Amino acid sequence: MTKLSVNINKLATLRNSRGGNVPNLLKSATDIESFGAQGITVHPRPDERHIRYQDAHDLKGVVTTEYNIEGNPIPKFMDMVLTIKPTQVTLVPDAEDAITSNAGWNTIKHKDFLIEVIKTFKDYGIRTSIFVDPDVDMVKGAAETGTDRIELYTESFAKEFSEGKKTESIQPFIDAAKMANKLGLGINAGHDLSLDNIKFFKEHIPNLFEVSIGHALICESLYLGLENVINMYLHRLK
Ligand SMILES: CC(=O)[C@@H](O)[C@H](O)COP(=O)(O)O
Ligand SMILES: NCC(=O)COP(=O)(O)O
Repeated sequence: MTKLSVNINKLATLRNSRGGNVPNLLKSATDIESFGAQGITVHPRPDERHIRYQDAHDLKGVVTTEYNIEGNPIPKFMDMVLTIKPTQVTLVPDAEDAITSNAGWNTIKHKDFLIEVIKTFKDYGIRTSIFVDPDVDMVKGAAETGTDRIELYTESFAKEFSEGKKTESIQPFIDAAKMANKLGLGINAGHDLSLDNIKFFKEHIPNLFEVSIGHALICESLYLGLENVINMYLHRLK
């Protein structure tokens, strides 16, 4: 079975747009867990445009499933994660001004830095994962850092899949996953996974431990919930 960790960044975006506390992130996380999700993911960014550092702290008190915090291990981020001690930290090499994550680590170039960061988190008992492109050499490099897992960056898969290039879309991920399995790395995946592509991805990736899904899942939830909510308003307006 592959675990579903729901990324709630988008709920924070919606909350921040009005300045209040609707939707309430803590309640949403609890509800998402009660609906069956096996994890909650957040990806606080330095400008705190969606998840704030304080949210990440507060969520620790309510998340009862797997708590995964993603981000670039700059000192402020590392201090936060070491204080919170989530189940898992996922290291993502974001530029400060990136709209969203747009690349995996170069695990060869940044090997020494990653070894040090991974050791620090593991000494605190936090499981580690490194965000990587579906590239066999990057997977090999990740294994040399001592990380527990990798997270395969699935944007290229999602894009090609949506263009109908199914075989091309999945092949690099199969190769990367086979290498990860051979080297004893756990495999997570995320970015632009959706109801359209998740089944195909899951069926082709051996030993997929966990997927984290946010953007599409929240958009799909809005859309699939619209009919229900409109009818509830109409009912109250009779
Ligand atoms: C690592 C990854 O792919 C996700 O965490 C994604 O970057 C979500 O971040 P945003 O919600 O800021 O787009
Ligand atoms: N790690 C990926 C993630 O948390 C969610 O990415 P997305 O579904 O918002 O693209």
